[in-house]
Amino acid sequence: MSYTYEECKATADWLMAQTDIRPRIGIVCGSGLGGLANLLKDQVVFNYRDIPNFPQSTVHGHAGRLVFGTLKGRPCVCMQGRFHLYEGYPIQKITLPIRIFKLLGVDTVILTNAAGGLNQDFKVGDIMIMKDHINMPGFAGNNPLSGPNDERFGTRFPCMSDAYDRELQQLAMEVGQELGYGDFLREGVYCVLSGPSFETIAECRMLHRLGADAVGMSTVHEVIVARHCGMRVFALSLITNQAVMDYDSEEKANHEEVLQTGKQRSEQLERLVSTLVTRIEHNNIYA
Ligand SMILES: O=P(O)(O)O[C@H]1O[C@H](CO)[C@@H](O)[C@H]1O
Ligand SMILES: Nc1nc2[nH]cnc2c(=O)[nH]1
Repeated sequence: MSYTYEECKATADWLMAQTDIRPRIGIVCGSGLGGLANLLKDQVVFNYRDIPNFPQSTVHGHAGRLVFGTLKGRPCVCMQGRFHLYEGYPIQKITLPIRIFKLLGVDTVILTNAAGGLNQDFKVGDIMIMKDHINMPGFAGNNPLSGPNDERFGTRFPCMSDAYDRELQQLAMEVGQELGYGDFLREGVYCVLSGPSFETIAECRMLHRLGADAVGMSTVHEVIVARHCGMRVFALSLITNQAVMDYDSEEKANHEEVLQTGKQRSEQLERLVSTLVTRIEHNNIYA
């Protein structure tokens, strides 16, 4: 099921009728990383269940609230909870909020996620700046842009070689160094799978050989839709667990560990994002 431009606009107009905040930055919080939304001042909060056309959050660690407010003076909108393919939603429904962001006036999207580390140099607690992605469900025909294309959102065949804004990656690296995060700040390639089962050992080995540094079940669909409609994208993965690559290992991936690592690193991740938001303003990267 696909949403028409008019349906997306109706949801955006409904939201804009209830708040004067006109966000230029849209933030999506990953598993256990919803604390970012609490940094917003002068909040106007909507439960997803009250927003026309919105799906509901079903995953522990995703609160299901859309929070408008200001972050260091910048008007922002923040998804405290995202949607995943494994929740059973059509891929176009998962990414609906990104188009709503666009129609609200957002031009820069910042996404966070929890991910398993495939790169053997990565440690649990590392923050990885996403420089690229591998869209595994897309290889099997599951792309959020499948179906009729509405040119009011974007072109039929959008380019993805520039999906992740290089200036923002550079800026985030600088901000991270200044904050003293150099020891746990990385960059790399994120691979999305549909989940909800975690990977087998053979799958982790394969993904690593294919060039992925981290694996998760989100973000990429949102990035594709954001780029399709011309928004700038910056994304971070928190490495919440090491992917199991060795048959002698006793490690077992589990969602509790994912949420636990999120708690341990949330303060630094929040500071990195909020400082980045301030620098976007200072550097006047905005059009
Ligand atoms: O990508 P986010 O939403 O951070 O969540 C990640 O954490 C969950 C698994 O623990 C999966 O949903 C995976 O995608
Ligand atoms: N697919 C996947 N998603 C995750 N989210 C957090 N950790 C993981 C992981 O190891 N694999």
